[in-house]
Amino acid sequence: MSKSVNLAIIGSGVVGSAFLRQLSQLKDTIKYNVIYLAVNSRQAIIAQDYTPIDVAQYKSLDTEPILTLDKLTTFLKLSPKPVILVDNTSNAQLAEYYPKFVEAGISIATPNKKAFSSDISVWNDIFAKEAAPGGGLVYHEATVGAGLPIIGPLKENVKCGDNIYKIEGIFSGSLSFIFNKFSTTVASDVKFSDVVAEAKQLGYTEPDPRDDLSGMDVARKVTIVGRIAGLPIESPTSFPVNSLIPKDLESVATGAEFMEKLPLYDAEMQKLKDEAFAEGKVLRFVGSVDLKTKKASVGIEKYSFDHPFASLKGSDNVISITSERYPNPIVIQGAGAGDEQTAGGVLADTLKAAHRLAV
Ligand SMILES: NC(=O)C1=CN([C@@H]2O[C@H](COP(=O)(O)OP(=O)(O)OC[C@H]3O[C@@H](n4cnc5c(N)ncnc54)[C@H](OP(=O)(O)O)[C@@H]3O)[C@@H](O)[C@H]2O)C=CC1
Ligand SMILES: N[C@@H](CC=O)C(=O)O
Ligand code: NA
Repeated sequence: MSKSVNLAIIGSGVVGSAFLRQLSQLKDTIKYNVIYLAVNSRQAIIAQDYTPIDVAQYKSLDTEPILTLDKLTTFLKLSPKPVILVDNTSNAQLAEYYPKFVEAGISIATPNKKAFSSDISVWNDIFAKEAAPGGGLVYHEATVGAGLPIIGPLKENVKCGDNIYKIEGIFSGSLSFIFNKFSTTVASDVKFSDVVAEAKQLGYTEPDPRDDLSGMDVARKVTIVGRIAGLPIESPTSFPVNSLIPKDLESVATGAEFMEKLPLYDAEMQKLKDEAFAEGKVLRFVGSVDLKTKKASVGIEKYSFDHPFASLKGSDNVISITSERYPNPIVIQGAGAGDEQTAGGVLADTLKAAHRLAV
């Protein structure tokens, strides 16, 4: 009989639905049995007696109210097989609960940045619980650069004794897409609010696009890579972050209201773009962490037309890692957002955990 693991999957939005489709088509030597699937923040499909859910048919299966996190932990702890919890949400409460899951022996695979980029005490707690006897495994490749291989190789380099000096680049898929279309080497009157709406429609933004435009999503990624590289960054608000959100829109109640009002600020963004263009430059949104000066920053910068960032395409991220072993930096480039790419990264993490756990 083949080895197997049990999966608890939370969320079936942009990334979650692509993950479920990829999982249902997966061919592997291990069997992946889904025993809990929260289709949204209210409803879940819960396996009776741990009999696997037919993931390919999940849209037509009966749902019931989601379990509280305490009840979910108990349900997963009693599972007859090792459990991997796949969190495909951006929910903060769920993320804060990771240390308890991991302590209970439940492994995690997730693109949710919240747990890894909140207060450093949460980060320390998660990895202390992972290292303790009986702790679950923790994989979060898609929290930086979506499916691009950044977290895994960076962790391995650090473990194997390399000293990281600097990590910098374009960390946001949505802001890359937005600025690659909005600010180019050719004069244009493309509206900022239109490209933001397009990025949202393509599934590149966070559930609330203000998380991207505020610079907070990039700050979270910079926090994560900085911590892996050895700088104990306190939180994503502990260093300078240059927000793109107009002052008057900072306090609007919902993401939808924000999107409605954003066109009012198109003229302001057009002015910024025109000023850069007059200098022979484009606007790009970048993040960096310098391990030598122990400084991190996030914000909008101008780059001359012949700089590689000026010819970026689509939602590409470019992340450059300079270290003792790589004085000429390692450069990783490719789509930094997108349903299939991100889901592929989370599925690859699920497989890595499963191949260590399956019985
Ligand atoms: N989109 C992308 O390209 C990338 C996304 N990511 C990350 O992937 C994660 C998911 O993003 P995305 O799929 O775009 O987001 P979506 O908003 O499309 O999907 C989120 C899903 O999670 C559900 N959900 C939220 N809270 C809970 C909860 N407490 N319990 C159960 N379900 C819940 C939502 O349900 P409801 O509708 O009820 O709220 C929804 O189904 C985020 O953390 C994001 O940062 C990372 C890299 C790239
Ligand atoms: N909203 C994020 C999605 C991936 O993390 C981005 O734009 O990069
Ligand atoms: Na990644």
